[in-house]
Amino acid sequence: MKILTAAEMGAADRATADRFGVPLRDLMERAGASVASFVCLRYPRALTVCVLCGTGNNGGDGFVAARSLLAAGIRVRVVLLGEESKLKGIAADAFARLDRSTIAISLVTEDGAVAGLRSLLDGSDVILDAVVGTGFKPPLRGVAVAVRELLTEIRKPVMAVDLPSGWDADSVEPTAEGAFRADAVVTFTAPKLAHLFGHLTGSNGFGPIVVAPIGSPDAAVESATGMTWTGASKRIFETPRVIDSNKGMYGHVLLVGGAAGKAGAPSMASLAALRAGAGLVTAAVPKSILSTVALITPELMTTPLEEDASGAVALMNASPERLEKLLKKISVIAVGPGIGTEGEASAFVRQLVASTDLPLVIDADGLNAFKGQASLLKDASRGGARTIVLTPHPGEMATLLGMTTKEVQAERLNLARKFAQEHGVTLVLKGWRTLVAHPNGDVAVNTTGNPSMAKGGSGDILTGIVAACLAQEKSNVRDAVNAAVYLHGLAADFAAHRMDEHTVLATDTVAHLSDAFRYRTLDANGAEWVCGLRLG
Ligand SMILES: NC(=O)C1=CN([C@@H]2O[C@H](COP(=O)(O)OP(=O)(O)OC[C@H]3O[C@@H](n4cnc5c(N)ncnc54)[C@H](O)[C@@H]3O)[C@@H](O)[C@H]2O)[C@@H](O)CC1
Ligand SMILES: [K+]
Repeated sequence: MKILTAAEMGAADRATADRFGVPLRDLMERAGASVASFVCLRYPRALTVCVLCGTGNNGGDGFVAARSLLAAGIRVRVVLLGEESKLKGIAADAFARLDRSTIAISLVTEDGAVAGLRSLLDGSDVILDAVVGTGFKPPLRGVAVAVRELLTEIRKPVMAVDLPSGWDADSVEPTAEGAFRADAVVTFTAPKLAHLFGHLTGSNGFGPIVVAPIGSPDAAVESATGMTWTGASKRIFETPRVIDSNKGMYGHVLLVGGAAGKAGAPSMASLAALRAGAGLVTAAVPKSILSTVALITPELMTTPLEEDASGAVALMNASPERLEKLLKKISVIAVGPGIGTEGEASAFVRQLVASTDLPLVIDADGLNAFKGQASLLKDASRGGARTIVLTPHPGEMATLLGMTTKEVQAERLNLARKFAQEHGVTLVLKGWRTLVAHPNGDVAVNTTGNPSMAKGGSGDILTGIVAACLAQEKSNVRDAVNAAVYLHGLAADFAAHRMDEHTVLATDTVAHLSDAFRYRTLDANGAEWVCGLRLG
């Protein structure tokens, strides 16, 4: 699924009309109808809906939604914010088609009249925000501002048509000054940048954002930015496994990590790799912690590594003879969890990365081993010909780049893209809206995950899931990594839903991976839930 800018969305609408012969009026009809369908799905007990409409085409969608809601047996009130004379084209036509004998219409053209809307809004079960959408550039002006303020005092669900009014569709910021509040959003054809980057819905940001198809063919939708959504990749894990499956078909993950006293990280990563579907998982860890790591689950195989004097993985483990033995029949290596930077650990990591052609996932102190030496990763990836996936959090990314974490955060999208392209790697930059930057410059934005994941072990779990997904989908690195990131956050969303977000452990996320694999993003109306947990 492509993510569009506002200009690309306008171009897609025009191409749909000009090249594919679907009139804009039909698109508006389907947009309004899909909003009404979503209201009925999400708020099945709603008896009265108030539709706040602007004078542009976003308002036009609101008029159509009002008509569709009425047809579904719902009492509808329409409020036009602005002069009727400003309505043009298909929006004016949609307004003219409202039957005033069945739909009460209020016109609000000055701030003084806004207070009078309070009782109308209070008396509605759902409020639709169709004031402005993708055609809008901040700031909001006029009565819309007063209505936005009034809505902060009204305790009724607000559903945004296309975009909460006041957001710039092209924003990649998590918050926006001066936008309408929203509990849910229905957008059309494709998400715009703000839908995936913004904290658009609800006080905790977990309300649904759904994308409804309204008849634009894929060929009319073009994105120059190469931005996509991780959730679309999850489909690769939705087809049942072949009936005569054997474990060899799903790969063998070698998890390399740990140090004396650091058994937890490699244990958790190994557990996650097993749970995420790898056929076999072996943990290669310093021998003094081997029996502890093995206890995480009996399905895990283990192999001992020699330790140096500090208890870290010794460099001698990367000798050609030892590596040949260690890597026999392995399909994916994940290196880093718990490995530390003491003693010979970092030298071992660098030697391992340089000495094999196997797909690699590098995390945590595995990444720190390349501090100031990121060019070694470029050599190892051979321009993207070999699969190397890095999973830094912003602090590890900062170390790799020799920058501060703040500098990384301020430019995360561009930095991730540039690093992946220049080094020929797949870069998973973690955080609010984790980014998966691919070697060709495409970037997938992740929309799952929640603050319960801000706890030790989360990163180790992700490493295991990424390795397992790669082991199962060796020839489809892009989808495998996108899907892994999406599934990890989704499992945490299920965990946080069933538990209190404070109490969720990283291993609870592993326990909810089944829910994540079984989850489907399409709802009964055919709308794609790009954000929000669709339950039931
Ligand atoms: N273009 C199309 O073919 C389709 C458009 N659709 C709808 O049309 C919307 C885009 O329509 P438009 O391009 O007409 O733009 P919008 O309706 O998003 O915005 C209205 C215009 O008026 C201005 N405006 C209005 N009130 C304002 C206020 N209070 N303060 C500041 N500016 C204000 C905005 O800047 C913008 O130029 C989409 O969000 C979507 O809802 C859908 O009907 C599907 C088809
Ligand atoms: K809107």
